[in-house]
Amino acid sequence: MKSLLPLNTFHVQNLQLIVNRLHLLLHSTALAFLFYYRFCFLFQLPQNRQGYGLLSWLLVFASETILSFVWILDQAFRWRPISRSVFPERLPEDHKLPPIDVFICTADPTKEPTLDVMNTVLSAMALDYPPEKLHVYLSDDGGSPLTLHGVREAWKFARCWLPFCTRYKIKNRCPKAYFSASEDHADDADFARSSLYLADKHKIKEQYEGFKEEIKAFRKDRPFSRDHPSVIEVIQESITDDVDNVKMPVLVYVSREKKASHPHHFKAGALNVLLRVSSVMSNSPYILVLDCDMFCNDPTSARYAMCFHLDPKMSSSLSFVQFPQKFHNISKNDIYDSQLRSLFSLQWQGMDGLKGPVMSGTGFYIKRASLFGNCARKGSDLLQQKEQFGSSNEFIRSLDGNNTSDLVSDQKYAFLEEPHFLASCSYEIGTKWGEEVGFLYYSVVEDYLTGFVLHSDGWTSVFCEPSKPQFLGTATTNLNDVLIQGTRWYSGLFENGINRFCPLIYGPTRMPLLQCLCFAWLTYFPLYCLPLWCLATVPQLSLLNGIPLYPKVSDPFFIVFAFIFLSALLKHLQEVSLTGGTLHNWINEQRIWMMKSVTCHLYGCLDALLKKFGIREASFLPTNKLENDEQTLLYQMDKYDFQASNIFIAPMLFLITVNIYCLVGGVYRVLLVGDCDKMFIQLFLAVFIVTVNYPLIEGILIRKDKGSISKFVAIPVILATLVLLKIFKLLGNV
Ligand SMILES: O=c1ccn([C@@H]2O[C@H](COP(=O)(O)OP(=O)(O)O[C@H]3O[C@H](CO)[C@@H](O)[C@H](O)[C@H]3O)[C@@H](O)[C@H]2O)c(=O)[nH]1
Ligand SMILES: [Mn+2]
Repeated sequence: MKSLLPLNTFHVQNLQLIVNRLHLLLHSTALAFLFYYRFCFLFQLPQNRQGYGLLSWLLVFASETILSFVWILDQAFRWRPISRSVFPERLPEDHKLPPIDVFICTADPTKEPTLDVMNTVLSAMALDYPPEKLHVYLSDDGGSPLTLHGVREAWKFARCWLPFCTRYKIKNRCPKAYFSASEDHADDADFARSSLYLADKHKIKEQYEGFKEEIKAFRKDRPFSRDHPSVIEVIQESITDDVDNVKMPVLVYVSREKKASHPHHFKAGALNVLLRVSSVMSNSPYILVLDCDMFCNDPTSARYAMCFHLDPKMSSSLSFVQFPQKFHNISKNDIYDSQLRSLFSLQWQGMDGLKGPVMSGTGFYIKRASLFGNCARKGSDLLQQKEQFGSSNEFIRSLDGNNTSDLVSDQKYAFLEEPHFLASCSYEIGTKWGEEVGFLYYSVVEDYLTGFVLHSDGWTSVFCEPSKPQFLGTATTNLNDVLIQGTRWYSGLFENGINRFCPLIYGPTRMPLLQCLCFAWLTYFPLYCLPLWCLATVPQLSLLNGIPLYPKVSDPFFIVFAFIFLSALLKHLQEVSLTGGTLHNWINEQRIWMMKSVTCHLYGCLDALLKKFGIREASFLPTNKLENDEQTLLYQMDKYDFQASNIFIAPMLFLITVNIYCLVGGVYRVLLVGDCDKMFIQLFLAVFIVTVNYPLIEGILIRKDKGSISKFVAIPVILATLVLLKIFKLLGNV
């Protein structure tokens, strides 16, 4: 009877659906009135428009148009949100489960501490899945001896760690997280009182300390380089005193060959090498991809994912099961919205109700065959296949999925040439790797693009969000890192809106319209930089010069503007509270949205444009995963860390100065002239911006700590802004 019960179910979030659609109706009606108002004005006789600055007016209207465009795209996520449940106890017996390969990527041991990377490796090896069906591959783009040493040591430690986890059914199988959890951790409650357990725990803790020391003591590392040969090692060691006779997953270290003269395509390139190397080793039909800092926080994810992949109703079109990215270092008020709350909860649930969420780089179980797209069709001739996949016969033979070699008993691949050939940097030349095969290279957000093209080819995905996070990563928690990472993401996303994969052109014939709008939102929301820059300057400068851009308070259309403003804010508040956020989170998200929009959204868009015209090269600066105590403390105390690069701080200072100056000047003028009615919205806008960005003012004037804004930056920027404003005022009077 077991097999007749469904492995998973879903339900539409009906209440949320109604709220969303009602809001959609009201808000879009209001927007229609706004456009009506603007058009009427535009088609008025020129003499009636006198006293209104046409250019400023057009800029504000353009901003409203862009904001509305992005808003409309965003509504697709809200059309049909769903939630899913899984029943892993209904899965077939262990020996019938399909094998899984785990891919973990690391690039630079100075930014990605080896011990943490190894913790991720260990947590993946300890997944609750038959160990003989689990193969863990670590890609080391740095080609670092330290990482190789770390993997060998991790394997040794795993020989005790894995049996310990299974014996006591430990739920938290990332050693670092397990040992740092408080003593009364519920995980081991059943055993907590047993003295045997406590003794074992003590012993394993000592072994972990030893393992840590081994990594710390290693001093042979060389500086990060872009030139190194391929190194592939199947980590094995014969230890005989093994009490539990525990089976171990295979662990493979892969450092692909790199040459400065060959593009290596960052993470996508690394994943493609793993795809090839693993295909001649274990060739598992499913692959779990993890970033080096995303440890498995709960060992059940593999079985959860199989509840979808093995569901006969969905499996034929299902490409991947995406788990949300969650982070272990988020503070209560999360001042930088480091958890990307809206994305990884609401928006992915929304896409799940359509054709499935976007691939999010890490924490997804993907069907290997889907990455070879239509190219892997059986029966196509060898020559053609070599043009697609490169010249390895063994790789091409692996495509039909039958040649899994048993790695453990058969060590041949540890010494043979094929994996090295597949990991060489010239292998892909003249093939379709990165263009049609594997993870795609056209963008630094390889995850978004690969997912988009999979969806375009008719594949689907599902979003699996159990209440206990299955994976936990390290979020960026200081302003500089947040903005650098944002610049890379938004550049990568926006470039997909202006290349041949533009969702609004490439998508509509290939996927349902709503799904297409979701992808379009993801590529175009960096455009927020335009309206936010504009609305933080133009209305304020016009206020200073007494030029109205909005309806008077007594005008009925005033209500339209007020409604749109309030409805947007309240809907956001409703969503924050729906996902368990507080009033604080709401304000913080508004603030960081403004800060990001005027900095990294702008730089991201510019970067994408420069890349498009060949002026800049693509780059991928891995984010820092080192904990800096001072910075962490500031984040935990909800204090912005303004010790960020000047290119981020200067625009923010510029805008806050403009707003304060124009507000003061505007109030003075309004008092003098008495036209508050006409200028109300502009006054309000300046007040709103200054209030929301109060921490900037605090950072300049009040704070004295490490994270405050340096006077050497603040004074020149503020002075330059004041000079510009003076010039502007003089010009305005001409
Ligand atoms: O040349 C490179 C650069 C990066 N990485 C690895 O890629 C992963 C992600 O890099 P990270 O610096 O952590 O970037 P994030 O911005 O935090 O990553 C997010 O955004 C990326 C796309 O920009 C996705 O690939 C990631 O999965 C997603 O978590 C890490 O494991 C890196 O080691 C490589 O293997 N090779
Ligand atoms: Mn990361």
